[in-house]
Amino acid sequence: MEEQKNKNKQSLKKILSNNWFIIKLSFQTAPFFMIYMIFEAVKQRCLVFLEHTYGIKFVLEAAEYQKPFIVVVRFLLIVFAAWAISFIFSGIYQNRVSQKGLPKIQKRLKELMYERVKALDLECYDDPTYYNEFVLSLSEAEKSITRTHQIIEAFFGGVTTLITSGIFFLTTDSPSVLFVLGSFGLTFFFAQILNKVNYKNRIEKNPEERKRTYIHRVFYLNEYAKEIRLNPDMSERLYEEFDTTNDNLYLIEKSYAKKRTGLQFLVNYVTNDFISDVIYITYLVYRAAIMHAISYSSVVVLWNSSGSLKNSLRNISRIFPQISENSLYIEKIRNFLNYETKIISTKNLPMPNVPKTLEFKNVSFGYNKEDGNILHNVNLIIHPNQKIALVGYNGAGKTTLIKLIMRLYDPSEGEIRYNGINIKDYNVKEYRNMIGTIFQDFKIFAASVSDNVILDYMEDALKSKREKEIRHALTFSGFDYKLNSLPQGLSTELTTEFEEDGVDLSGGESQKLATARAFYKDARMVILDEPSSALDPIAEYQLNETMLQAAANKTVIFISHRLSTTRNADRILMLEHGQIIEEGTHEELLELKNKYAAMWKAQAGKYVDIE
Ligand SMILES: Nc1ncnc2c1ncn2[C@@H]1O[C@H](COP(=O)(O)OP(=O)(O)OP(=O)(O)O)[C@@H](O)[C@H]1O
Repeated sequence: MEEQKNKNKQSLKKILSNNWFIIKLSFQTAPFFMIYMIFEAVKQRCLVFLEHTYGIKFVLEAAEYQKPFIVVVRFLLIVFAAWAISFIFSGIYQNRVSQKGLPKIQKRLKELMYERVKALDLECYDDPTYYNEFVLSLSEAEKSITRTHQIIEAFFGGVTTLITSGIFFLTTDSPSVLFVLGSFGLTFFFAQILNKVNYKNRIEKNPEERKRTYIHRVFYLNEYAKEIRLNPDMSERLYEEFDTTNDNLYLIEKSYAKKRTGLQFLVNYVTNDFISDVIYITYLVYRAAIMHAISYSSVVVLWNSSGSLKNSLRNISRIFPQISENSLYIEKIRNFLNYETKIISTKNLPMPNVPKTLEFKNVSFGYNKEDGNILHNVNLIIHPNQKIALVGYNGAGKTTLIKLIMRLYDPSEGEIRYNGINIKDYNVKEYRNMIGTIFQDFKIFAASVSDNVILDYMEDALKSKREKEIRHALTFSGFDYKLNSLPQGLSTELTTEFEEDGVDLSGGESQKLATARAFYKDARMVILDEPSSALDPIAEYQLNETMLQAAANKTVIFISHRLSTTRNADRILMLEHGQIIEEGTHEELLELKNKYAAMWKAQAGKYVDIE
């Protein structure tokens, strides 16, 4: 907690610079909206002063000095006209300016953040602390903008009232200012403490709320629906988890209850209503009735305008805690935006024009220090156009190895070399572009069939020019049969996220579609992580045949648990506990009569049993 407290301590410079970040972004993105917003705040407060303070004084004095009634009527008509014009401006602001301006700023910040998300190293997703902050900063982005704008409005509105009412107070009864200032100082002090408590409470609740959101998602998301129905014990466990989460949230709230109530009492009553209402009215009546220092008209006007002055001071007093709290969230957004990608190119070398050898030189790798290394001292040479199969039991490190080839992570020790050069020295984008990868957990996007193959933004005209290549890729991956049955062919929208009549593909169909991406991308190296796990045996056989044909001039690395699909590979690498324990052709490995042979026997036995 102490650590959290220190983390929450920010210098004034930091607070201002964080808030300034959003203010600057807002002015740069929608300057007219921002200026209009300030104009609205100032205009509103001027009119309130005109009616509620100056107006009452005018009417009371007119009665006191027996001015003609028409003078009062004329004044009221002017006030009415001013409000009418003001409403026209407010209407324009609300219906035209604000509706365009605010979303524009929100969109700009989200765009900046999405750009960063793309550059985020995968290890950030593995680190729960970073992931927590990352989720919080994304969810806080829009709220931070709204909060900053509310603060700007409160500031300009407050200052306007302060100037207008302040002058009025000083010229009518200057000691009155002390009451208002006393209330201001105390409210400022306690409100700051209250805001810190509220922030701490939110941070503490964050992990529990994340759990609750996860459970909520599991119960409504399509992708969990089958599992939940088929595994009632799992839903029971989730119910229990849900109960515990709710209990924990209740306990957190409870632990803050006394402190919060006490502070709210101080902020909302003692420092405000009690001082400025109870004590101040007694003072005014004393000044008028006993000391005859001010008239009863002044008592009424001062009393009335003390309300608006008190409110503006209260709002101003809340600005500092508000910008401090806002700064804590903006700080997370800025940290996230300033995240320095670790997977970068050291020398930015261009890729060679022709396929070259890929080599692992004493490569070790671990996702984190606690779990230790997953890959241990791997040495491996893959020659151009070789077909390499990676096999091994679950958790052996096969996917991890291909993530290193893709440069999604860098080795903890050793080097991966392409053409004898450390892959870190190549331009990252160009290097990754050389490889077409389909992971086990590929995703089908809510987009058309062709967009799902291209995976790039492309004008419709260019897309139709590429139609032949797209169809080719889909034929190679065995999706052509399904494509022919789709009413709108390549333009068919997939998933029902955006289109009500979007098509949901089966697991095998999705896998074929995803595999087409690798065929479409003119990649020099194709990496397939279990490309046939969801396919039926005939589709699997066809995919293997076509893959070998289509990728004759490419290096192919594929992971498969079905050894029947890997037997034609030029080389099979068997991994166990992060090490290559056997290596050779299918026949050579059978000869060895070791782990691969045992695995093959076990699988072949199954086929025989089935037959
Ligand atoms: N992001 C991650 N953070 C921490 N550990 C991870 C991460 N991804 C994988 N691991 C761990 O690394 C080990 C190797 O995982 P990997 O996915 O490489 O195995 P695999 O051989 O591909 O397994 P499978 O055949 O089940 O797909 C496993 O113990 C896994 O729990």
